[in-house]
Amino acid sequence: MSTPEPIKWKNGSLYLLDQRKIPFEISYVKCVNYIDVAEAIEDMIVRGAPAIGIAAGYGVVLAAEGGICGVQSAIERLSKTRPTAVNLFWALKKMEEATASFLKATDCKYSSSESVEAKLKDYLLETANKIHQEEIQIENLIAFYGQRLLPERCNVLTHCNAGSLATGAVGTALGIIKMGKAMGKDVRVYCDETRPLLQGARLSAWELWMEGLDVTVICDNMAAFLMKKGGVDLVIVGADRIASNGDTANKIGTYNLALLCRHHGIPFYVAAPRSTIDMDLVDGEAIPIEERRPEEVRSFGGAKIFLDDISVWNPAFDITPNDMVSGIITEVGILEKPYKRSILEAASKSLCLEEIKKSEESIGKWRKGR
Ligand SMILES: CSC[C@H]1O[C@H](OP(=O)(O)O)[C@H](O)[C@@H]1O
Repeated sequence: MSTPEPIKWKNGSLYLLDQRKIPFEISYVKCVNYIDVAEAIEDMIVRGAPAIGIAAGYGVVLAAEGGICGVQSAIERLSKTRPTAVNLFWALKKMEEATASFLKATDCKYSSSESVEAKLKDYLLETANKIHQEEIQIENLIAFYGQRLLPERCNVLTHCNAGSLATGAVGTALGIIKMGKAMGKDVRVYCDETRPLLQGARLSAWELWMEGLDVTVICDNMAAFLMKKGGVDLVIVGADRIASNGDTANKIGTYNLALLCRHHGIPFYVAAPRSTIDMDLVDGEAIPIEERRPEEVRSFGGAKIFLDDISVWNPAFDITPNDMVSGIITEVGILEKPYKRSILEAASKSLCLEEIKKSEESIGKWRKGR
């Protein structure tokens, strides 16, 4: 069995798998306008950095009937949904650029004729589909490069959900694990349950089980003891934003795992497409961290677990310093420490790793020669 598609465009509407209900119910929410999509992102009906970007792209398509003003309103509203995953802003920028090139090509300014709006919608749908389809190819490459890191027989610990449900493709961290199994490796997976919303227990464990993997759920506070007992050979997680020095934002609790890996001498890898690299940020300190509603922490599986009078702090992400990241697995290859700005810059421009290394060497020679 394979994981149901988290995002489907059908007959002019967007259908989003309601990930709040997985694994006990598989149902789709129909979005007929960009506000539906914005609210679905905020309510985490759709979640995961790449998936949020893909959904937002289709959200802009739904606004095209309103012409350029509709598109601009959609981009504005969608950009306010969740602040941490840079893929959202990367996708919205692609849609904005597509709108600008459409206007230039049709040489029309704010025309209200229906045919122009229909053409704009078709053009933007092509762009949104391209973002979605390219993610599939990108993640196959991430999986191809990443599975090389998996020993023939290994236990992998992962956190949150960086799988098909988070990306609309094979997945980043989970794509590597699935590819490793497909290539005959004996991979056993431990999933942190990932409080407070349990993406690990509810989504990753389900996704991996559906794909026939040997998966075990642990509470977040069990990872240290599992490592101490020799139960973890490597950790692979996803990312929501990677600063230009390799500092990485990912689901809250990821930094804990990186610290534990350092203590236990276990490799800690981040898997992410180049659209997750934010070259505008010098380091991770500048990455905006989403804080979510206290109710998410006050309850467990829908049942209240402590008084409303008690305060809550609910950051949805944390930052892992670059020196704790053993490697960043991307569609252009595995970036290794030290994460020089030039290397991430080249990667974010999606040069292949060989070209990146050659460009590094030539820059080095050029500098020596000056
Ligand atoms: C490849 S998805 C990246 C990332 O997104 C998830 O966060 P959320 O479930 O809040 O959208 C998690 O941090 C994943 O690792």
